Amino acid sequence: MLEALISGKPDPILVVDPMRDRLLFANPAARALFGARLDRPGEGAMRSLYGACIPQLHVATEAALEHGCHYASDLLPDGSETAEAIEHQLVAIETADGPLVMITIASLEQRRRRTIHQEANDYHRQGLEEWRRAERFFREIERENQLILAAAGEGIFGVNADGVTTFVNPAAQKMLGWAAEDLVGMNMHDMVHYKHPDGSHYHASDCPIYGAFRNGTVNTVEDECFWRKDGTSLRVEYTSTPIEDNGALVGAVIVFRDISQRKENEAKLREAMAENARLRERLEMENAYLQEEILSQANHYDIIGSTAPIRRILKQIDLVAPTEANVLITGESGTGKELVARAIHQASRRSDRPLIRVNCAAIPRELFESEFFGHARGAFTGALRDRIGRFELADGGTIFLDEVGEIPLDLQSKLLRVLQDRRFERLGEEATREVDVRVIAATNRDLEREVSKGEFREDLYFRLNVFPIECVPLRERKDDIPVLADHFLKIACARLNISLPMLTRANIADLMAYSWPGNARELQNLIERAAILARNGRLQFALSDRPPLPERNMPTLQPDAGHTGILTRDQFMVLERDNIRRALKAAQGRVAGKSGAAELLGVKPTTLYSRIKALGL
Ligand SMILES: Nc1ncnc2c1ncn2[C@@H]1O[C@H](COP(=O)(O)OP(=O)(O)OP(=O)(O)O)[C@@H](O)[C@H]1O
Repeated sequence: MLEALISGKPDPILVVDPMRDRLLFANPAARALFGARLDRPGEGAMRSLYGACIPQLHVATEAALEHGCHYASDLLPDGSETAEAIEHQLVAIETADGPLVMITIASLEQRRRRTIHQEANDYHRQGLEEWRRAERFFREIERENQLILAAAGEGIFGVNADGVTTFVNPAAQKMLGWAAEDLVGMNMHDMVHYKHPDGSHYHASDCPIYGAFRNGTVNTVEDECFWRKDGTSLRVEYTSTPIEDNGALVGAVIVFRDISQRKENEAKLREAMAENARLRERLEMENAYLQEEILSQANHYDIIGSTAPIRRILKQIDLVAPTEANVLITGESGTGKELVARAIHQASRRSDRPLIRVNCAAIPRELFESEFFGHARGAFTGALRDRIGRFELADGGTIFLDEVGEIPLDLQSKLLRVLQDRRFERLGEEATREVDVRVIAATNRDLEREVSKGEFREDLYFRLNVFPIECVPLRERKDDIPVLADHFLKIACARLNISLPMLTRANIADLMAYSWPGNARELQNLIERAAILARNGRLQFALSDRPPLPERNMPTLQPDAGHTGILTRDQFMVLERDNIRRALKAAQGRVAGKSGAAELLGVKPTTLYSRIKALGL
């Protein structure tokens, strides 16, 4: 086994039995060194090989046996031809038959060369390993770069200094519909950037992408288009950055992004903002208009008119509204009683709470109590659930009892109680409830007379009539007719969305000549009808078939006692119209000629014609 181990070694090796001075084995290298001298094995063999330096051999052997290993450089085999420095290594080997010594003869020069060779080998091997590691490292970086480029949402192009595509990432391929193999090797501008958005030719010489490697500048463009494979365009923003290599411009990298959606959203946003601005402007205008309206109406609570009765009513509203006093408004139907009630509520501290109107004339007798105070479920047949009454509903606000004279006598006492104690019970319920309600009542009846006839409770009448307001009929304040007519006309046209017809002097004269038994409501209805029927912006009132103006309301030249005797311009026109009408009637419609209307009136026919025209007859 030892033999096998040493035979392949390059250095000469001898195995000797030092006790017996016998050479036991020599490897081929030793044979080459010692030649035929080895053919004399047996005792004294070492003496024949190292006769000249036996003492040194003994010392070295002793040292090896003592320490296990020893190096000797003073041994030289007999007849050794080599002048090279050699070294002997002696290693003690313990065997069952006693110790052996293995002597390795090494040429120091050869060993040195071998070591250098070995080191060079090692170095080479290590270098190779390093190189492989570096290669692996760069391959990894390359792979990661590829992953990053593939994952990037932006499109990325690489072009060389000729503008030829050298690289294109998947996002760019997807956005443009081209495969990498279609684009790589092709001129990028010619493939995807050859036209402006309007379809005109885009010269490569103007291309900012190429500018990057022509001038070495980073070019960013916010809105251009790239063209897809299918010929459609894509709005893009891009940056073209030059690539330098050792100071030379070798190409550019282009990063682009699809901004079609963003531009669309921006356009929508702009549109929405414009719409918003339009709406805001409109609202501001409406608001300004409303403010104007409010301001112009503020002093008279939507109550139109400037005659003394109207001015008195406005003053009364101003006086009573801030108080908690109950108010009784009297006046014919349509004179504006409800309008006054609403004005009082609006001007009161209760205005942020509701105004609850109860039309007492419209409630069936048997339902009065339930309507006013509410009922509990099962209180009467048909009372399937609890119901809140008008008084509870008006809690904190105002209740407007319209046509209060219609309340049945037996219920008047209950009404009186709630006015006195602010307490009531729901129909069919024991529990007493409390309310805080201001009462405004209205009637077109003469309540005082009803009281005297015993048909209205006196105590209730006094409770309601704390502050009386009287709405005067329209025929007694005719000067309000023109403004009222104008007001109603504007309201009707705005509500019906029709153009505003002209209210002529003749129209006004017609309106003034009428007695208005239905008061402002009748005027409002008539104006609305006429506005609908107006032709070519002209209003016509069919008042001729109406009851004639009572004599007492006709403006006369002989005024009643107390009258100033002065006619207003409108009154005068009414008279003139009436006079001309009568003359025409007497002349059977003829203006000129003998016994014509002009002659009857004592004016020239031409004058009469112009008056007829001016008065709209
Ligand atoms: N002075 C006025 N200014 C503006 N509008 C008025 C005026 N007077 C009455 N009106 C209008 O005439 C219509 C009738 O008025 P309102 O309902 O207030 O009368 P009323 O006396 O309560 O009638 P009724 O007794 O029949 O209930 C309403 O549309 C009201 O706005």
